Amino acid sequence: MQIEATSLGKRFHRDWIFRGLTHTFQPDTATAILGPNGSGKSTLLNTLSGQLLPTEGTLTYSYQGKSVAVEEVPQLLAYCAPYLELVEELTLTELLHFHTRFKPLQAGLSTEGLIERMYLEKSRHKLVRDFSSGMKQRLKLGIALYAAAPLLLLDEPTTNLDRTGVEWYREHVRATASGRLVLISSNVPEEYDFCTTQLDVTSFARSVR
Ligand SMILES: Nc1ncnc2c1ncn2[C@@H]1O[C@H](COP(=O)(O)OP(=O)(O)OP(=O)(O)O)[C@@H](O)[C@H]1O
Repeated sequence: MQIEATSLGKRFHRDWIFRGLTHTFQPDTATAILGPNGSGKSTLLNTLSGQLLPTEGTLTYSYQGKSVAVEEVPQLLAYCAPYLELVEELTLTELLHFHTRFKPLQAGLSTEGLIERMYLEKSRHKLVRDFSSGMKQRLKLGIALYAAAPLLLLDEPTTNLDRTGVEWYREHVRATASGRLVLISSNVPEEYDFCTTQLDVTSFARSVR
């Protein structure tokens, strides 16, 4: 998957969050989107993925040499973010069966295999609402990292993870990044230190109205 942004700008009300961003996100690369709290990292991630409309500029998408319409991007992306919610009324097994009906896992990986990779075997039949916050985060990451999706978006991926969880993330993000376009919004180097490119959202900030 490739995303080409040209003179991209996003404004909320009178405030430009970023402006004049021209950058090509190449296939099979990982980019860290950096900046302090409130600088616009999540806004940029959501704009690049077509979930927010840019105020100005253009975005073009392509996958395997063919152009992709913005409406088709959701089928090609996997997303993990603190503001995305899980269906908490389901057990882990039920949730994975439900979720993978519209967002399949990578070829050869079963829902049971994913449960093992997430080390959540003992919680197979537990309601997701009874998971700890770290278990929920590991689940959100697992279904994004192991989705059959060429675009992987991770917003603050180690939120709520303890040291073991962070090491788990680091191992599995590296294992699943190859061949995809990976974008990580972060302030924590251990979340993105494997990324080949860094983009500081504040370098595209504009206070002009
Ligand atoms: N829907 C919205 N309407 C108005 N303003 C918004 C909206 N979404 C975000 N903002 C504003 O845009 C700015 C950037 O927010 P954003 O969440 O993108 O920052 P961030 O860098 O991801 O922050 P953090 O590191 O705290 O998660 C903030 O000032 C925020 O209040």
